[in-house]
Amino acid sequence: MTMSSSLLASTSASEVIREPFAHFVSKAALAPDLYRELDASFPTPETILGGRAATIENAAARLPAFKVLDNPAIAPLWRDFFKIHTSTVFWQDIVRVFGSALRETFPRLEERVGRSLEEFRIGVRGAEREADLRLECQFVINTPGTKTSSVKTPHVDKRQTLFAALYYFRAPEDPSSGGDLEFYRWLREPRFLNYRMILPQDVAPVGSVPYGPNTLACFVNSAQSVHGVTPRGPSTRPRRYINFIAELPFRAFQTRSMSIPARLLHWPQVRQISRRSVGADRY
Ligand SMILES: O=C(O)CCC(=O)C(=O)O
Ligand SMILES: [Fe+2]
Repeated sequence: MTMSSSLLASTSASEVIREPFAHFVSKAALAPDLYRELDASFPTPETILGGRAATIENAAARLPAFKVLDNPAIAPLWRDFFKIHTSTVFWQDIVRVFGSALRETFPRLEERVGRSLEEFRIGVRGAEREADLRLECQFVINTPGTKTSSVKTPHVDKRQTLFAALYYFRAPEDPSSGGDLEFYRWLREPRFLNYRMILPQDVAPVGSVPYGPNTLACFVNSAQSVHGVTPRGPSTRPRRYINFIAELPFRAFQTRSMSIPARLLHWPQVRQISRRSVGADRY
């Protein structure tokens, strides 16, 4: 099988949900036979870990596009998938579907770049070429664990990230519970720890996307785009997904940091915040 169009090829702008921030979810993102072939050739944890020790439980390990595109250890169908999703083909679909939400969220962006969204010059994240916007497509696993934990509590993605998507590849024989993506709304003026982590009591859940097979969740990233992963029970299998990122060379938005006294005041809640990662992945 080959792949010639992006995951958003048959999605229209009218399918975008605007509250609490622009997003789109599909529980049948690709045709079943194409999904099955991708599922069957998803790289092994050893390939994604690339020699790093998975000593941390339920932690993210990533294999980014620049290490995949010309990698003979990765199935050709997967390399096609990565090629499309780091190219203008995917960006044009993102603009067609999310263009009006992107313009509403970042009203001065096109002026700052000096080009309309459709004209942005696209590069692969981690490659050298000059670009207005870099696209990342990466394999991610969360390592198995013996205890219940959340791999990432409520946060927004990096301030350079305009758009992000997660495409879940839950194995049919994975019996673990949780690990769902949750969307939140702010209960107050946004305030952040370390630029993007959030106190659990500052936000309320508004909906979730199950960690399921062939399940895609996309969103425009801003200070409003609060999301996290629900606690996942003990597991013997990795949690598997593809992470897509559209990244600017500058910050698209600002995040107000919590003051040090407020941090001290909320210390017990600060301790509930987690962001588990294997090694020094840059993402
Ligand atoms: O693990 C997930 O499903 C989402 C992770 C996430 O939001 C992130 O890494 O920024
Ligand atoms: Fe995130």
